[in-house]
Amino acid sequence: MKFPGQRKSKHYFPVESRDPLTNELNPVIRPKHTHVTGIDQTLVDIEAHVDEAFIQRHSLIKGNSMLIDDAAAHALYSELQQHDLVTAEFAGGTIGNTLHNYSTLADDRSVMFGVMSRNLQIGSYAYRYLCNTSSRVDLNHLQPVDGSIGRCFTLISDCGERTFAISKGSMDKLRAEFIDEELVKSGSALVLTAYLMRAGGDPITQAAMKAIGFAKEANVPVVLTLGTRFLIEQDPQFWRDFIAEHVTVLAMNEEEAEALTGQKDPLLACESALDLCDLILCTAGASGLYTAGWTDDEFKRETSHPLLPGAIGEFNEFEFSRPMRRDFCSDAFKVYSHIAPFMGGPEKISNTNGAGDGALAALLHDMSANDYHRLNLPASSKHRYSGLCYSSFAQICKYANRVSYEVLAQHSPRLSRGLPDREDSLEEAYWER
Ligand SMILES: Nc1ncnc2c1ncn2[C@@H]1O[C@H](COP(=O)(O)OP(=O)(O)O)[C@@H](O)[C@H]1O
Ligand SMILES: Nc1nc2c(ncn2[C@@H]2O[C@H](COP(=O)(O)O)[C@@H](O)[C@H]2O)c(=O)[nH]1
Repeated sequence: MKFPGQRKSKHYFPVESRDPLTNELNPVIRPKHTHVTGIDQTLVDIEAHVDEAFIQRHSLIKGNSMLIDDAAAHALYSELQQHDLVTAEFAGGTIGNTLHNYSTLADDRSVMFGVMSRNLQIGSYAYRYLCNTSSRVDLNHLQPVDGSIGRCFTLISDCGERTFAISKGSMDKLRAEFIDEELVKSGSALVLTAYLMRAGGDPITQAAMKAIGFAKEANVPVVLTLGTRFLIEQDPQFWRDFIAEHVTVLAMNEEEAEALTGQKDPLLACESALDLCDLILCTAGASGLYTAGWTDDEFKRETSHPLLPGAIGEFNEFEFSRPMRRDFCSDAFKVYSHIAPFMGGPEKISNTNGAGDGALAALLHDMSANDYHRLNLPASSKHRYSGLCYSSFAQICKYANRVSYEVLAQHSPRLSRGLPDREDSLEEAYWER
């Protein structure tokens, strides 16, 4: 397990080669490991740059992720091929991306539940999916299916906005018996997407509910990412009830936050959604991102950053606190933090595909790092109280923001490598602030 983000001091984690002077006092030689689990619709992203007329011609809605039938997929793909518009094809799926990025950042194990074509042809989409997934993502529990995996036509407009058209294939055929109870229960988190709930009677929805049941039995945090505002605004009350009943950590962008709560201001949306769950990551495009959650009055820590104005005045006052589950606090109160994009964002953003998934991978890393530390150093003062994360709200903002920048700079939703160990720009100071 790598350390989540960067700090200026050493010896954060229990590692094999430690200070010889203290080794006798702390004879932990082999660290115990943690993992996270996730469920996804196995998808490849087929990326193409198109104009508005293309989006309209194929009855799509800009910015949305829509399911299309075989005839529509055929017409769309034929037009892309005819005009040679496909620019890239890579493994996708919002949870697949998140698990891949988690494993790349943490240099540690994640387990993905989903489907995979039983008979693989070299060069096929299924083959590409496997080739483009980190070897740290454990794919041994995938369910074999006779059909193909899904295709996600990722259509990039001139403004960089992405529109998804999904041709399902067999991506929703995952059955509940392929969810490994022991793996879910021993994980540091179970991560899911709202897209799993729109399978129209296919079994992946039931598989997800089964996994949620296992996670809740073992007190494993359930992490939900909302996917697209169009899905949430169809029935916001369903989603509010779903989150209140099942979800520990909620990830969303500011549009999804508005669809869920009716609040346009991300801070007010977070304040409202905190009544449903324990911790929130809310990305806000060019405005950066927010974390919001609960902490116990006894363990709160004041920020040394300037206090920020906003819809909630001086909202970042206690951003140096660590997030806790609301039920574990005896005197719980809400904490918020915000950060502007790292270095103002990359010079040129050709598309924002996967920036939110990248931020969520960083948060998951911080959560599993906390478990890892607790497993290996249970007597550490860090575990005097039960935190949901290793770091403070403010540090998580920094790390998530830094990872989003890397995804944007790479033009691909999946990181090809972890963050640099040393920042070679002026912004090394970023981690010190
Ligand atoms: N135009 C932009 N300029 C600078 N940073 C950006 C821009 N768009 C996104 N980001 C960064 O990427 C993060 C996630 O982006 P966002 O578009 O909100 O996610 P999503 O893909 O879930 O909609 C933001 O919090 C920010 O750090
Ligand atoms: N599992 C699903 N993933 C989907 C679906 N529609 C799109 N996507 C994936 O989202 C990422 C990008 O996410 P972003 O919101 O952070 O930009 C992309 O790689 C797509 O594959 C879906 O219906 N199900």
